[in-house]
Amino acid sequence: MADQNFSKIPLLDYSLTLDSATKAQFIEELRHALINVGFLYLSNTPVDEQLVERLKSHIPNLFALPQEEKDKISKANSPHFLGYSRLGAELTKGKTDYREQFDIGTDHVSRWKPGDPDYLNVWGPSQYPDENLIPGFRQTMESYLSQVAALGTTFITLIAEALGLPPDGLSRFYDTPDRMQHRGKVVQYPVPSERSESDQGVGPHYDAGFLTILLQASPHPGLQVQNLSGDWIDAPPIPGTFVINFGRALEFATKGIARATSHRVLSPPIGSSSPRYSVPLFHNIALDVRVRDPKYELEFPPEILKLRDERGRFLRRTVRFSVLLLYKFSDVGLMITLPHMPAVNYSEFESQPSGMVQLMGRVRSHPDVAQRHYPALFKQFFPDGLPKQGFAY
Ligand SMILES: O=C(O)CCC(=O)C(=O)O
Ligand SMILES: [Fe+2]
Repeated sequence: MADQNFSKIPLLDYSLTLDSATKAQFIEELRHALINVGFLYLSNTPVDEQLVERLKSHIPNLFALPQEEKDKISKANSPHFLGYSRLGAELTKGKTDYREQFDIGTDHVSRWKPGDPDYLNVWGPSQYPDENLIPGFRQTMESYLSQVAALGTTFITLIAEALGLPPDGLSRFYDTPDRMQHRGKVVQYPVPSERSESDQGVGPHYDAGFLTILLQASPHPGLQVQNLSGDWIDAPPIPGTFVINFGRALEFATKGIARATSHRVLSPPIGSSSPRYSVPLFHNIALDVRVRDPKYELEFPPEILKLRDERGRFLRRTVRFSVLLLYKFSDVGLMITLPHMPAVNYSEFESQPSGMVQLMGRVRSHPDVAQRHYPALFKQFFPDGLPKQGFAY
């Protein structure tokens, strides 16, 4: 049996899926990554390499725009939480994340109208900086997001097959493409100053959705993934690959077969000559779906459930204690810093439509945006008024 307590992130070759003679090997490798690791590198994808290089070359210029130009497209303008957020605006596990970011989604027109539930407004148009200041960025980013989102949509069919379902086995979680939006971010992790007390680029967290497709857009290491013993395993950039990881919604929808794995990013070491850059794309499911609603329940073959149970037993024997501690510490940390703040580990997927889970996450991350656009929800989350920072996770 494959080693379940990984010390390396598997690298899968997407081109194996294009030939019926090699596809089965890919599916088997994907099954292992889904059940035992929660992360993989993917090479030889259909995403245009020159487009990726063009995007990478824009990123330093994007962050070098004058602060006032970045602030013009602040998230505070957007009921969809799409736009720019300044350095140090968010906390994870009670500590400040040292990153600056632009949230930019795939093309979308909000379908919310007055009287509809708030969560239908969580998706909508993006904000881009003035074209004259960074010519070509918008077109590059739009093409990039659309190619990576398309890769995600195909990848969902491969996940279904790896879990013993037909290729369209997960399609019930999606709307038609015109009613979907996937959310990208362009992130800069600056080099901390000598006086900095923390190396937290972003603290340990799970992603929320089905899958994340991440471009590590500079050669810096820093991304780390937690294995079943609680050790942090490096996931350094590998040229020509994306990192793919699975989120809590997929874990819930697959009865715990797919693993959502905790990960974090360390800031570049003090003295580094340049910041780290990354571009995650969070591939979403439809807004109305309640993943635990019996109408979405999936039936898995016994041999797949057995693989989950073998990993489960292994997990309990060796590390359940430390996993529990991790949750406990996070709760305690949040209780000390903010008595009214509910701890988030996405257990909301148990009862809420996915759009509501997304909106709740955004409200926590960007209370200032929420106060302006969702005042009732803001009050529920922050009865004592605006905190200094939001919560990235
Ligand atoms: O920047 C990275 O490499 C990962 C970022 C991440 O995990 C996230 O934003 O959810
Ligand atoms: Fe993440």
